[in-house]
Formats: sequence, structure tokens, C-alpha cells
Amino acid sequence: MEDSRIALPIGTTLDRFIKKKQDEFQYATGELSQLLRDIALAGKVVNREINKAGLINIIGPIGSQNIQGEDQQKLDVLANIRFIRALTKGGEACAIVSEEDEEITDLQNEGKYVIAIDPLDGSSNIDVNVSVGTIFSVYRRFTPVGTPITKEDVLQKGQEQVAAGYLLYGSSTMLVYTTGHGVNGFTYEASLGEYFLSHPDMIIPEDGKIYSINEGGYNGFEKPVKDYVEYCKSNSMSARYIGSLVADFHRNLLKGGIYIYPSTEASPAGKLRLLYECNALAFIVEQAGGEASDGRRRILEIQPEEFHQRVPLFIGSKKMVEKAISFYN
Ligand SMILES: O=P(O)(O)OC[C@H]1O[C@](O)(COP(=O)(O)O)[C@@H](O)[C@@H]1O
Ligand SMILES: [Mg+2]
Ligand SMILES: [Mg+2]
Repeated sequence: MEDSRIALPIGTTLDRFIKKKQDEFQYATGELSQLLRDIALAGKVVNREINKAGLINIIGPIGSQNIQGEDQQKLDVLANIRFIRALTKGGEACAIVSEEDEEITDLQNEGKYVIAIDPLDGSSNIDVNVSVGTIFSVYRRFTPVGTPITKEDVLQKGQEQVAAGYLLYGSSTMLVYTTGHGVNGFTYEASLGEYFLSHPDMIIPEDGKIYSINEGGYNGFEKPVKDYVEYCKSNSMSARYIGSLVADFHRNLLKGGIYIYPSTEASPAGKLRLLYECNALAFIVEQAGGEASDGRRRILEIQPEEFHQRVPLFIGSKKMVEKAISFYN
């Protein structure tokens, strides 16, 4: 498949951009394009709800826990409902694995795409008006369309993704995604109800001066991670930690930097989930020229075993990730 990457001007609407990119690929059927539109639409609805969360009583816990044993926030559940509804109505997705649902949602339709989604990332920041996000990965199903979804359809290596992206609900709302032909960012203009191309062909700086890790867990870090944190300090780097993966990742994508959620005593496998957090951001960062590792393996080559499997994450500027994981040698 030829990759032409014709640059479209800033201000191009998402719809026009998707259409244009689809036309560039002879074999494109439009289904993936429609799926991206469905996700963008659900993002608009969730964005509107986040903006008035404090007024419509959707902040705070809902009183139940998800499969990870985390207290579900009302917005976790609401965002989950919104994305599942948009994907169900759209008909391009055949199955969804979500952070908020223990099992796969098999949509039993003719769709050919499997979605892994973190409907609301940065839940601990919802109530305090700090940026949060949504993270998604798209795979083609293995098994024939119309047959029951299998675990294998969902437990695919990150390198099999056909698309991945995130929504960032921050000082402005953005959609950033890749289909394996570069990374593009769109800013949402709520008064027009449209996403506009604002960050074409995003490239992460090869090196940076920002390290992002929750140092509160320092005592439980492995020695290589402690050594890297000391290395950052002795090289007068800046510490930045928002506590919303999408927001910390996005900053580093623009400015250069590294985000680390290591293995800790509390969570020996780390905290972040391979299927709907790490794989998507690893695909994006590699498409933007960066790197993503669990300290020893390339994230995109890890074979998932479980839907909600956790892995340590080292992600960001190429030179910084290489330096960080070199402490494991
Ligand atoms: O509070 P900690 O342990 O530093 O964890 C913060 C990390 O956990 C997360 O909130 C996990 O994601 P969810 O909010 O989707 O569960 C990340 O966004 C964030 O980077
Ligand atoms: Mg998350
Ligand atoms: Mg979440």
C-alpha cells in the first residue's frame, strides 16, 4: 500500500482529512474512516459532559468498583456508556474491551474492527478540574465476520493495531491519532461542533529535559529506575507529573520528555494496562519517532495474555527511553 502523506493545511476539518486520507489508499473501504468518526462523535458528547460535570452532578465515585478494584467515578461509567453506544450505533466495531468492563462486549454484528478503550483516563483528576482523556486502539478481527468473537481476536500484539489515538479534555479538547501513516492532532471547536487539523504530522523531539514519574513510589522502585531518576536530577531535568497519562504523554509528545510508570512493590507489573493504555500510546509515539518499552521489551511486541493485563511503561523521546532502559543492562 503506497503512503503518500500529502500535507493538508491547518484548519482542515477532521471529516475532510479522513476523507482525503481514505482516497489516498486504493483498498480503503471507508469502514475505518467511519469508525474514527464514531469515536470523534462520542468524544464531543463526553467533552460536553466533562465541561459541565460540576453542574450536573457527575463528579465523584459511583459506588462500584471495576475489575481492577478501582472505585469507578461517575464519569468513568458515563464515558464508557457513551463510547459503547456510539460504536454500537456506528456498526463498524464488532467487539469492545474496556477498562470499565470485566469481559469483552461482543456486538454480534457485521463489523470487522475490535476496539480496546480506556473511556476516561486520569480518573483521579476528574473532580479537581485537571486534564483527563480517552485512549483507544483498533484491530482487525481474526475470525470471520458474523461469528462469535474469540479471545484471540482481542489479545493481539500492539504491532497489529490498524489505528490508535486519544482524546485530551484539557484547556482545549484535542483528538490525536495514527493509522500507521504519521500522527495528526485536531483541536475541537465546540461552538462549531467541529475538529480542525491543528497539529499535522506530529514528531516527538529526539531528546528532552522533562521526566514524568510519580516519585511518591520511589522507595518501591527497582534500582535501575532509582538510578535513572537520580540521573535526571543530576542532569537538572524538570519533573512534571500531572497524574493523567494522556496529559503527561501529550506534553512530552510536543516538548520532548519521558513518562515512566514502573514496576513498584505495590504493583510489580506496573499500573497501566497493555491493551487500552500502553499499546495505543506506543503506536503513536513510534509513529512520531519516539520509543515505548516495559524496561526490557518493546511494548508493541508484547503478546497480551489477559484483557486487563498491566505492564511497566517507559515512553517518550527516543534518547531518553534508551537512556532509562540502559540502566537495566
Ligand atoms: O496516581 P498514580 O499511581 O501516579 O497513577 C496515575 C496514573 O493512573 C492513571 O490514572 C490510570 O488510568 P485511569 O485513570 O484510566 O485508571 C493514569 O492516567 C495516570 O498516569
Ligand atoms: Mg487510564
Ligand atoms: Mg480509565
